[in-house]
Amino acid sequence: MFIAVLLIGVIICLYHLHVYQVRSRVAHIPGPPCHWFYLFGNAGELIKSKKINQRRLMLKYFKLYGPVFRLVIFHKVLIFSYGPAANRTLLSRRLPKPAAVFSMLHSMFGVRFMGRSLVAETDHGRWLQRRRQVRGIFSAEFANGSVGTINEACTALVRLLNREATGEQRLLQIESYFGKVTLEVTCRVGFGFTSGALDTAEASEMQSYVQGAMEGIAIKTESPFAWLGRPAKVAKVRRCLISLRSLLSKRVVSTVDVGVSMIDEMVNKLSGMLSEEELVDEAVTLFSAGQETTASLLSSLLMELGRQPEAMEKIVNEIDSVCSPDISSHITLEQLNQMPYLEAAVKEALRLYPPAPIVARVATEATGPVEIGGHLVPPGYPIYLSLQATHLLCFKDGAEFQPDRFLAAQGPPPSALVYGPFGFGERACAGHRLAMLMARLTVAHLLRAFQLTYPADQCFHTVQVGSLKPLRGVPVMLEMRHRV
Ligand code: HEM
Repeated sequence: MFIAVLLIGVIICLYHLHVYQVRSRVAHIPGPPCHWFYLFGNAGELIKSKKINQRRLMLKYFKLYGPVFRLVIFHKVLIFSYGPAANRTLLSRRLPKPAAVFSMLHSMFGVRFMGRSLVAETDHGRWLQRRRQVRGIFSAEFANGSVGTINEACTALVRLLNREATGEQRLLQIESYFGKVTLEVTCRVGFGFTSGALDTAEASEMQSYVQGAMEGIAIKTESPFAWLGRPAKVAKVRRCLISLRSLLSKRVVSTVDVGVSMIDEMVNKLSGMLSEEELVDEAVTLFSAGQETTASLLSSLLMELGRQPEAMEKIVNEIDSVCSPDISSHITLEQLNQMPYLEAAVKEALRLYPPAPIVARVATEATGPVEIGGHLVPPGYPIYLSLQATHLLCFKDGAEFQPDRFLAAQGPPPSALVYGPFGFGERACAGHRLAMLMARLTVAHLLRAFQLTYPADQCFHTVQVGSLKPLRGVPVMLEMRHRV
């Protein structure tokens, strides 16, 4: 008994010593004091802030401590940064993604998810080799070649909404319909098959796979113990990931020689370099990376327009002046390019509500410590760069929705060091062109067809469940604008 107690005492002392050492290496970086028991660190503030608003807490710390601050919880140190200096330092030095953070995307609850695909690869050399090979798939030419397919998905969306929502004065959650249209585009452009998601208002099985993956990420990022006590949710996440991988692995092995979709091109370019399992990793990434993020962007924009009647009117007038009122007609790339205000509104929604609001990098022994805002961050400590804080704090009237700031007439576009909803530097989003096209075309089709009425008690809060999106979705009433 005495030996057992002694052993536990020694383990506790050693753990304390380890925590002390880990924290003392970053003690020079400013951050809030620990009010609770030493080991808990800043856990108290974080737990409390969940109920209030984590975004507000982070902005408060940035205003208090400058472009870099640290939080500590047990032996974990979280270093947060924002702004052009952090951005330049973190991305210009080719720092890798931290394995400790990206292991979460590799596998979840014992099931492989994205593995070591483009998004999750932490070895810079391996990543660079692969990204060069697949450059063409993410080119402007490839994205522009998808306009016809995106148009077809958008007209199917309008048809479905017309069936579901008009005529009956009822609120409809448009968020889930955005999930459907982005799923359909991803399946057709990425994999060459239709998802069937736009045939019915019911959530399709494939939609549930993405939802499951997002819920898994949300549980994983909440806390190391969040999965405890949620066996049903964890089982659902596992089921979704297994089904998703099994569906996509069939598609990977049936790839045709002449590429008809992104996955064909990808498999053809990478099959000599990657194993079959790694090709499935890439397929899962292609399937998951763009759907939820683009659907969240659409939801955030439509939520914001609920309190921006002037911006809404400008967008609708622009659509009416460029497009045919025939709701089944396609909107061409040329027409889309004649709608700069619509594009500016999408960019402004991305600025205020970046769907992926934080990216992470880490200094290694090879790169040496990095300096941000006069503070040296030692190797091995993941550094989180807040895209959202950068967008909010580095723009004049940063919290205001002002699409005009992205119009050419207002001057040069914002510096790439302060505006980066698709990330910064060479590891920025590979699918940004496709995402922008999907978002602009979906909004153009939607607002050409329908007049939107928002409930008087509309909620404007956001939440991060996988991606950043409206807390209560976007309930709207739809009325057809033109007789069909
Ligand atoms: C509004 C929609 C989207 C947003 C906000 C978004 C955001 C991002 C961000 C911030 C990153 C960088 C992550 C980092 O630095 O750690 C990223 C990477 C990536 N995204 Fe997106 N994304 C969107 C849509 C898409 C789409 C549609 C696709 C695919 C068709 C896609 C595929 C990728 C890939 C493959 C990467 C990894 C790039 C690399 O490291 O080589 N994304 N995305």
